[in-house]
Amino acid sequence: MSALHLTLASASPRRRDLLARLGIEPDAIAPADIDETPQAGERPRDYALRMGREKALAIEASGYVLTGDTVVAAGRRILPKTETEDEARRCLELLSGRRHDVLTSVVLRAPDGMLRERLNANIVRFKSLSPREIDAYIAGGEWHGKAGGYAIQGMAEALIQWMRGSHSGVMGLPLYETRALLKSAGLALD
Ligand SMILES: Cc1cn([C@H]2C[C@H](O)[C@@H](COP(=O)(O)OP(=O)(O)OP(=O)(O)O)O2)c(=O)[nH]c1=O
Repeated sequence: MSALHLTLASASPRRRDLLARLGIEPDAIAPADIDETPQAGERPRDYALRMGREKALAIEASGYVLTGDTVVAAGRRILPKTETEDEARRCLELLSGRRHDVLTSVVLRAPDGMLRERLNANIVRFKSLSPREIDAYIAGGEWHGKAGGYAIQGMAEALIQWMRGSHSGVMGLPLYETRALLKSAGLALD
């Protein structure tokens, strides 16, 4: 892969670690700085794909560029990457005892500029969360900057009754779809 030169357009250490599970070490890591405001009425899956595309196009790099975007949605409502305790609490109260969607796009920009994309769709169901459970989770701080106010790779998984999809997808880089995308571009992954 290194002869092909791959840039991971992401600030997320999780995406780097998940990519390593495919045996891929990017040649460069370049976080994409884009406006992440959803458009009025934008569907969550369209938003996840648009964000992935915009990240892929935002950075200057020769070679291949790989990136993705993770969106947590309750119905058509896109939840924020929570920056305050109040915001995280509101998200957890909303997610408590019901299922929600976690949509992760993966986008590959080829050296000729062509974009390939995949969408990984997951359904996650939290148990009914008691006020004490929400307080404890908020106190742990893992919600900070996370879409929907939680991170499955931490304590939150103990509050998740079930999920359908892939753990790597909810974390930010679905291994199945990423491998398929890289293979469809003719990149060898053995
Ligand atoms: C639902 C969920 C979200 N998240 C987080 C990761 C991100 O902070 C956020 C999704 O935002 P993203 O924009 O997809 O990723 P990012 O901001 O970490 O990095 P970059 O844009 O540079 O690639 O949600 C988890 O870590 N685990 C989870 O289980």
